[in-house]
Amino acid sequence: MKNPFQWTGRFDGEGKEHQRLFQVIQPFNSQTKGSCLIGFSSDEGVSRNKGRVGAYHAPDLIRTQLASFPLHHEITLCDAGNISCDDKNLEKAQNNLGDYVLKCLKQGITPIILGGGHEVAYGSFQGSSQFARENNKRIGIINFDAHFDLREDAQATSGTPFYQAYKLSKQNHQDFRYLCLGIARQSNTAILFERANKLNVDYVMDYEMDFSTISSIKHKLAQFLKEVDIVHLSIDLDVFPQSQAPGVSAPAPYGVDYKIIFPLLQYLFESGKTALLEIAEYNPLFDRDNQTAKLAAHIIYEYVHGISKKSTT
Ligand SMILES: N=CN[C@@H](CCC(=O)O)C(=O)O
Ligand SMILES: [Mn+2]
Ligand SMILES: [Mn+2]
Repeated sequence: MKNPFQWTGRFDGEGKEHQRLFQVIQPFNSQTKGSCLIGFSSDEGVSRNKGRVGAYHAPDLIRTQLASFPLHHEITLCDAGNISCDDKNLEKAQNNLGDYVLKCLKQGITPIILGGGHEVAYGSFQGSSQFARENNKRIGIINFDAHFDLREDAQATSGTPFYQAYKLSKQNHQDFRYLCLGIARQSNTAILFERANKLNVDYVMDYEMDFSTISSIKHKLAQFLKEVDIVHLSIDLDVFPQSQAPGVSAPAPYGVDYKIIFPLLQYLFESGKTALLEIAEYNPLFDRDNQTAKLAAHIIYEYVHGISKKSTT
């Protein structure tokens, strides 16, 4: 972990009524509870996947947007800093992230991971799946994404994390449960649909997600939640339309509106089963007026509030 982010923002006063997130966030320590930000500064996986690099710089820019959001009740949030992939050794960075995630989960902390390209997911899954294994819990991945990210490749990329998760699960005799929401037909080749079907991956297409289908999708989530004890929740920002999330490597011409996805996220947050949240693929080089970073920060803000509400009632 290096170069701790300097948390700062608009200061209106010390009282609780003025409080903003930057005023309460703490550095990580072994006594910490609540949730913990872990940055994963990497776009090595995007580069290997022939995408548009830039996600390396994402974690601190998402933090910048988060810093001045006001608090409406007490939250317990810490910041562990960034794990960086500086030497193109993505596998090492992913292992480090897995170790950190496992450490947090064992300490009763919810990791909130700021990618990085979607290669972040294989790092975090190494930790979350080990935690599930050690505690005899059933784990399931829910991924909001235009892509399956089930590519088979000789090396890890931003397009392979969930196939790697499948292989790791198989190796460890763990069930592989994967639900993907927001799949775009034009962004996935036929072999990826075939592989998804072969691996019993459940998915919802982008065009199937609108206001009229929210309750049936919630029903699908409820079924999935019944079959798992903990959810590894991944959000690839390219699931949103390019107009809402231009700052990604592979923007979506159609995409799923944030107003459709948000109630689904809230449903998952309120289930109490979301053990880990990660946000992937933010690329500031293509953002417009920080709107994609702000969207990412908003999801985290709502998650943190949800968790704290649960623990204080
Ligand atoms: N994480 C991104 N995965 C996508 C990228 C597609 C693209 O760059 O166009 C994938 O590999 O399919
Ligand atoms: Mn994607
Ligand atoms: Mn992805």
